[in-house]
Amino acid sequence: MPNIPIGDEDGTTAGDETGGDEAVVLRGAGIEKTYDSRLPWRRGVDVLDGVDLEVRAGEIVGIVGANGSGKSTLMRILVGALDPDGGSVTRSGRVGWCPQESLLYDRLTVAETFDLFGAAYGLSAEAVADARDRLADRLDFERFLDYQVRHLSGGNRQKVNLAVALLHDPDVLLLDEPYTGFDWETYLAFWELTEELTERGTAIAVISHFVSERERFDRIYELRDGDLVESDGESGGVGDGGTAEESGPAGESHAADADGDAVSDPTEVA
Ligand SMILES: Nc1ncnc2c1ncn2[C@@H]1O[C@H](COP(=O)(O)OP(=O)(O)OP(=O)(O)O)[C@@H](O)[C@H]1O
Repeated sequence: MPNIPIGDEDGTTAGDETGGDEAVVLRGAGIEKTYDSRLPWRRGVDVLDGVDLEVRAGEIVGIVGANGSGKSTLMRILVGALDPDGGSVTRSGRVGWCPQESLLYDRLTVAETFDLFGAAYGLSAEAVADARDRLADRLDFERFLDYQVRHLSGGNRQKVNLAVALLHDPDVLLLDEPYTGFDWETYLAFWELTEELTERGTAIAVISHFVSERERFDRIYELRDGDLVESDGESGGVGDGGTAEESGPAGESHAADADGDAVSDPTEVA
């Protein structure tokens, strides 16, 4: 499931406290992670080497770093989908997670997908319908509510992936390149939505590759050589150092479908 419905705590920190600072709703302390090698004669992959991070209510932070630096690994640990080797994670409130790879069920329709996630969150049918329609309007996928997920284009699938992370009005939102494949209008709508959410007190962490997004973040954490450092925005280390991804949500390597959606698979139809 791409979302965690309630607050949780991993590691050694007790309860859902955040260490005395009321505004901190997500805290990672000393997080370590090494992936074991599948081959006995090769070393494991050291990814995170004692990472500390805090996200406060009402702020949006960027998590940046080169490909393979460990951003998704960190986010999966923060949300509780992956166990760290060391350190602790503390969360308070409801958590929403939009992973890089969507975990939607191909044979469900989009509307059924919302019913499923809504039931998992304990929402009433009315609340699900209300939030679904609002999100479908904001992210422009209302005409696909009766489509099976497997028939959606990459961009539309990602809209649904993001929308189910928002369905239960989370207090903490963790987004791993959430706009991959979005058309430009939806990309802008996404940022408008995040502004509204932070104004209402939602804490948001976004993994980003785009240099142009730097100004959208209250703070930027940069992952390098297993360490996470708060970037002053001047180091030039944001993103991958000059890929097509710098320019926008779909980059230049994706084709666009008739609706302007950036599609990653030309055989997909919606
Ligand atoms: N399940 C796994 N088993 C072994 N190694 C893994 C596994 N998952 C990730 N890795 C390795 O861990 C490192 C960090 O991967 P991760 O996906 O967290 O990086 P990332 O910064 O999110 O990359 P990208 O920007 O390309 O999405 C990479 O070297 C990757 O190959």
